[in-house]
Amino acid sequence: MAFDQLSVVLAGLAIFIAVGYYGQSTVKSDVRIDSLPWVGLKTGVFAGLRTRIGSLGTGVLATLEAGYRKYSSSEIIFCVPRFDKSMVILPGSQVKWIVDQADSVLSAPQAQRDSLLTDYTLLDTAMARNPIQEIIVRRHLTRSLGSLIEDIEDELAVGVTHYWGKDTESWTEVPVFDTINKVVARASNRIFVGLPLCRNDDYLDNAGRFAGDVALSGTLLKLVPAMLQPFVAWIFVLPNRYHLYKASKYLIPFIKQRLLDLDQAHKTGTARPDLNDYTTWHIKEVELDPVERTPQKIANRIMTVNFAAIHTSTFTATNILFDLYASPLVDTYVKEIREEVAQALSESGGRWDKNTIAKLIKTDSAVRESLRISTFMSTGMDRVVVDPHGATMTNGLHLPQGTRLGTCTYSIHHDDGVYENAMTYDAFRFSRPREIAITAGKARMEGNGTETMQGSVKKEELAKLLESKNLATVTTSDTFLAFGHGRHACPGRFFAATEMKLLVAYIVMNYDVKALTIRPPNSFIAGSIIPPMKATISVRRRNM
Ligand code: HEM
Repeated sequence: MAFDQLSVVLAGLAIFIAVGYYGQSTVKSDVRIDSLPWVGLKTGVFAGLRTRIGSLGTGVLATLEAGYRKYSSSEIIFCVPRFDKSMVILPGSQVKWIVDQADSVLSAPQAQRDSLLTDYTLLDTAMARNPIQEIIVRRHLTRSLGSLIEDIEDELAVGVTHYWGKDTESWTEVPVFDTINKVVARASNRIFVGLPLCRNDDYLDNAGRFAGDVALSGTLLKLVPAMLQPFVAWIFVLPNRYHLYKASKYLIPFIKQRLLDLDQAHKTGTARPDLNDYTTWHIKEVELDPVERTPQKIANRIMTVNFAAIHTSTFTATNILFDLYASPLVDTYVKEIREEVAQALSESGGRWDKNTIAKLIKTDSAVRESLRISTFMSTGMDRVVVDPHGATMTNGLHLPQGTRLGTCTYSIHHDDGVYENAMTYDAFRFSRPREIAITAGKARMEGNGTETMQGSVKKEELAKLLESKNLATVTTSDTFLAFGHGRHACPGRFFAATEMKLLVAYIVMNYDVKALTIRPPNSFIAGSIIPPMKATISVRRRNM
């Protein structure tokens, strides 16, 4: 039986069990705080079950938006139903409180495990409970980024050219999601496993499918009551296991060879600067850990990091392209981004490095603006109260252990009180203040090169400059939550932002894209916001 058919059967099975189990249950019992208002509750026959099923549909976003306008804007905390466990939604002003809580009080990892049942779906409880891959992304990937920029750029260039073609005469219709998914998978794996494996279609296909399996099996398995999950999970994760097995056929020999190469280099004292990728950092990190230092375990970790990277970056890149090319101001945006990239490259002698990327302020703004307006999560900052004594908020509200909470990322990003004309895509929203600050800074330095940073005027300028720096894509805040915020904010965002900017720069410099009259709509399913998967654009290689 094909895995698509298996998924349909499993969905049916899960819904059947769920109807039997949740048929009589109430939703309000999920949150043991009577004083809070609710949105999205249904009334009448099987109200609890219908409410839970409704939380899987397309109306969730409207429900959250209604709650945000009615309650969050007045600083009132409210509850929203979810299929497995309903959620307490805090207003944006309380994001700081979430960030300030210790992990022993509010747990992000627990929320992640609950949200995708990663103990089962990642096929090894250690993946999420001992997340070594996170440490490596946080520590090594970000630190090594400068030396990897040329590789990332090269892989994006080869990938886009491969999937979008070189025809400079006629227009080619390309499916955005599918092609960008492949380009992103290649570029990410250039950093995870290097050449030539990062261009092996069968490996990438299985890594991508595994990422999809984790999301799908996690969603379906959540329909099954928690006490039954340990018994039936193995059926739901069959596709995950199959795709891990298929990808491992490539990963295991590759990892074995890398272990040999590193052992050899260690014995002979030879430096191997060419071995600068995730796999090497990972092997070094687990050097003294015999349980982790096995090819299969390392392969699982590489698949887990693929899971974290591929869909998130594909969704983001797809949104960036649709937002940009469907904007009424696309001609101006593309012209100005082209000028910016050309200028930065001419100053670096055509070389891509950290400094060149730092000059792409407008490109960066287009990426951040898309992450703002087309965020793919309706809620964010998901946490679970894990302290047995619960957590007490500054307003005195007590959240018992087990309470699931978060905030309305989508609604905050679309609030006119937070962002002017919040519903409008404004590619240079974040670069304008940065440019003003930079121009003012330059003018001051040119006016008096000997000036020191003393005096109130200069302090104000410095403050503006610092404030404007906070508008870069990687900077999170309580009003920009695409990567979360605080110590659990996405550690891959430095890599992702670099990759997104290089991708936009490459496409804008090397392709003409026909402007779209309508932005193909995103769809909203069970709290996730999915970019258009089938929509196409017309591209033609620029004649340069
Ligand atoms: C544009 C692309 C991406 C987006 C929008 C994104 C978004 C997010 C978000 C919202 C979180 C949860 C933060 C929180 O709970 O506060 C997260 C966590 C995480 N992301 Fe990303 N991500 C992206 C790319 C990546 C990449 C490329 C990697 C790896 C190379 C990665 C690795 C991780 C990891 C390991 C975590 C867990 C961090 C923790 O719990 O401490 N992400 N990401």
